[in-house]
Amino acid sequence: MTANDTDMPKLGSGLDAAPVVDHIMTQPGVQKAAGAKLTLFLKRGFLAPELCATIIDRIDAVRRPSTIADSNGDAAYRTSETGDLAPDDPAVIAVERALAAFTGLAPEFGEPLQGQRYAVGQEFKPHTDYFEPGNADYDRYCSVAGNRTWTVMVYLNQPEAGGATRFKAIDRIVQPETGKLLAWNNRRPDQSLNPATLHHGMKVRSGVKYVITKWYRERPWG
Ligand SMILES: O=C(O)CCC(=O)C(=O)O
Ligand SMILES: [Fe+2]
Repeated sequence: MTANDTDMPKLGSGLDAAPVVDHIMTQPGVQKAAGAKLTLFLKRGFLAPELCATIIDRIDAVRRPSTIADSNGDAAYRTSETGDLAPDDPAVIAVERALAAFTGLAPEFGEPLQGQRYAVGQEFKPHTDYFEPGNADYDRYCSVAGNRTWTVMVYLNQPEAGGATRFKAIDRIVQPETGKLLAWNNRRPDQSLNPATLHHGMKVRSGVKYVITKWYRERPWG
């Protein structure tokens, strides 16, 4: 069994967001954040704690300092560690299947699943997940698969303090909680890039924070 099984809903890249929004709204226990500027969904308890713990072990096995694509020269911008997760790992396949079933997005449009680990004092300063057209590296990151469409993130644990994700445009601060999912459209309904998706992975104040992130593209990845 793989994440590409034919029993999955296939709503493509999510650039056409309306069917994805409709599909996510049918998921039990999903919440839509208030505010028209940004389409953001939350679901508590999306992943079971046991699966979260397994993925944390996998991240710890491969983690390295995070990099940043549109670098602005501020070395403190993203201070976490990143781990690329092996696509053939059964635990990773289980997560991929759950994400595909939840969003309806076609797995081939997704980048490989990534894990992040933040120790005390580490953060990912306010940023958007899409690439800025016109930046020096835009072609390098976007010429094949296009820009990002949707972001799906899951908190794998709950640090003792700090580590919330802040969406300033809608005045919303999401607290990390084991297994809680966040999914948002990086585009407006007309498909233009949405600056209101600006978000800040705030500093961990006590404990450690782990998340996984899945980014989707306009065209198939790889
Ligand atoms: O860790 C967070 O709260 C945010 C992570 C994030 O924004 C990202 O990895 O793009
Ligand atoms: Fe982000």
